Amino acid sequence: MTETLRIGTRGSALAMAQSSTVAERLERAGHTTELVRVSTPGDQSQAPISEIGVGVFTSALREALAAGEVDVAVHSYKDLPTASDPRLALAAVPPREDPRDALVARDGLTLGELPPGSVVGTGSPRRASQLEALGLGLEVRGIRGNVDTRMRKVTDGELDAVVLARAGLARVGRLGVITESLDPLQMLPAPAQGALAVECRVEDVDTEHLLQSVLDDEASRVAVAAERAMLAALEAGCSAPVGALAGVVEDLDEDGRAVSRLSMRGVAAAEDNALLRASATGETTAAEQLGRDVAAQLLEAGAAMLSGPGSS
Ligand SMILES: NCc1[nH]cc(CCC(=O)O)c1CC(=O)O
Repeated sequence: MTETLRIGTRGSALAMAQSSTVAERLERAGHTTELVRVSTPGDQSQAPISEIGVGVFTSALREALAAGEVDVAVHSYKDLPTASDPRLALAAVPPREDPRDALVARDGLTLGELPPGSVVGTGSPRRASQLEALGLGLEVRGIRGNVDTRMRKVTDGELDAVVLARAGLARVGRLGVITESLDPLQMLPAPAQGALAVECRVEDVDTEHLLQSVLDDEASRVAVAAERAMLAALEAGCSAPVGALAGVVEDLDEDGRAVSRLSMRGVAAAEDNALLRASATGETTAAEQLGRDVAAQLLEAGAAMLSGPGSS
C-alpha cells in the first residue's frame, strides 16, 4: 500500500466536491490523501449523453486507476456502466445522499403548480417519460450541461423548470434553489442515484480494506446493489427509461421479531412508452436477487428491452 492515497477525480464542481468529501473522511481517519485531476472526454463534449455513451465520464478515471496513476477513484455510482471492470474492486459505497430528483422551477413553483404547456428541461429519458406520465401537459425539452448551465436556462426564462438530482445540488451546496423534491412515487430516481462508488485496483487489497472500513455504509451498499442488479437484468444501460429505489426497512419476522428487510420499487417503459411499475421486499443478504425479481416482473409486464448508451 502507498503512503499517500492518490484520489483520482474529474475536474467538475460536482466531482471535486465528491472526491473532497471522500478525502476529508480518509484524512480524519488518519490517512494522507492527494487529489489528482483526470480529464475525461465527457467534460469537453456538449453532445447529448444518449449519443456519447454513459461510460464517458468514468472510463478515463478507471484507466488512470488501472494504470497506477492514482490509487482510488470516486465516481457518481449511477454514471458507472453495469458491467464490472475485472481490474478494479468496488471498495466502498459511502452513506448515500437523499436519492430523489428535484425540481428547480421559476417563481418557486412546484410540479403541480406549473401551468399546462410549461417547458421542463431534462436530458434524461427516465425523467422525461415519468414527467409525461404525470399527465400535467408539460412540454419536456432535452438539455445538457453542468448544474449552473441548466439552472441559468430557468433564470433566463428559456425554460420554466429543470429536473436535477437532489444529491448533485446538495454536494455543491445549492439545495436552496430546489422548489420541490419529487416524491419517488411520481419520479423514481436512477438506479444508484445519490450514491458514490469508491474503487481501487483489485490486487491492492490493503487499500480495499482501508477504504471499506473507513467509508463503506452497509445499508447504502445493499440498496444500490439491488437497484443496479435490476438495471443489469433489464439490460438497459442507462438510456432506457429505468428508475429504481431500494431501502432497508424494519419489518417483523414470523415470530413477530424485528428484522431488517430490503424493499424496492422499479419503473420501466413498455414498447408503447406506457410506464410499468413493480415492487418487492426481500432479505438484505439477497439484494441482487431482489433486483432481478423486480426486473423479471417488469419484463413479464412487457418492459421494452432498450439497450444502448445513455444517461440516467
Ligand atoms: N447524470 C449526471 C449526474 N451524475 C451524477 C449526478 C449527481 C447526483 C448523483 O450522484 O446521483 C448527476 C447530475 C444529475 O443527474 O442531475
